[in-house]
Amino acid sequence: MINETPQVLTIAGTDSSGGAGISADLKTFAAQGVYGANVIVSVTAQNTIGVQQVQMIPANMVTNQIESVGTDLKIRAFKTGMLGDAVTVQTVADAIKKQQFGDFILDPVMIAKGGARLLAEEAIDAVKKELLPLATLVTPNIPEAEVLSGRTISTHEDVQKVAQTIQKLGAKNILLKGGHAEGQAVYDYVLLEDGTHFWLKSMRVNTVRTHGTGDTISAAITAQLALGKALKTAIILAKSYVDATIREGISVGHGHGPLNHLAMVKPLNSPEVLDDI
Ligand SMILES: Nc1ncnc2c1ncn2[C@@H]1O[C@H](COP(=O)(O)OP(=O)(O)OP(=O)(O)O)[C@@H](O)[C@H]1O
Ligand SMILES: Cc1ncc(COP(=O)(O)O)c(N)n1
Repeated sequence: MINETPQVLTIAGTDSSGGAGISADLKTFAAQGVYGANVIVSVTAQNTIGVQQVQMIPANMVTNQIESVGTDLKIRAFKTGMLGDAVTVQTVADAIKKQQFGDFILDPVMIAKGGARLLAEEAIDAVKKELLPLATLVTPNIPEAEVLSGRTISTHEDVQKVAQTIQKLGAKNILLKGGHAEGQAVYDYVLLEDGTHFWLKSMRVNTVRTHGTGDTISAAITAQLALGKALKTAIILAKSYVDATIREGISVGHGHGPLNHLAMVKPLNSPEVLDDI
């Protein structure tokens, strides 16, 4: 008898160039040593330069994919990525409530690196009302956190206030990613359910090859939770991994190139964990 393999699920969109969305999630799951299932809610014609077309998958097909996974696999943790529109957000919320998929990591993907909209404006309320309260952890980048909270971010104090505002909307734990800020260091901020917080500080890699970083860190957290790690540990390990995937970059495409999902995590990649900055 072999022990049951840890299984996780991503519910997201595809990226034809293989760098973001479902592709990034599945590569991350494999690199982290868990088995990944995938429910596709949208297909994008996309490359490292931009998004050329988006085709949403019909709601009943999204529901059926989730039910197919749920009736057979033992999902220990799952994440959502690009959800596209309000109907899909509602469909996913209704379907996951009927399942026991374990911890839910909500990556509230809104705009692609190249500027394309990946979540309709009218779907933002549905994300806030239907998905935020279900999530174990929500992982907005700075622009997404501003949209969710209705506040702007320019200082580290703003980051903390915005995370508190998002927590008041019903999110239990928040990882506010700092990749979009400026400076030689990148600061990610974590606010936990029990009110404690910490910062993850790492040196910024001077590169445009950052396509799919958000997908990758949320997928790595999902994998680590499925492997039994506590949330704080899972976030720190995932941050070390995404840092390695950027630092040991590969050369693909002409724009925001994809990450090296086979990068090995070295002690150098560990972020500094700070109570305050
Ligand atoms: N140039 C960089 N050097 C080092 N770390 C980075 C860099 N850019 C992003 N990161 C890290 O990658 C993770 C994702 O951050 P980011 O704020 O870019 O999310 P995102 O915008 O959702 O990503 P994406 O939209 O590319 O999927 C964070 O942990 C962040 O600190
Ligand atoms: C299908 C899909 N999902 C997510 C992203 C976000 O990734 P990025 O912000 O790096 O473009 C994307 N571009 N495409």
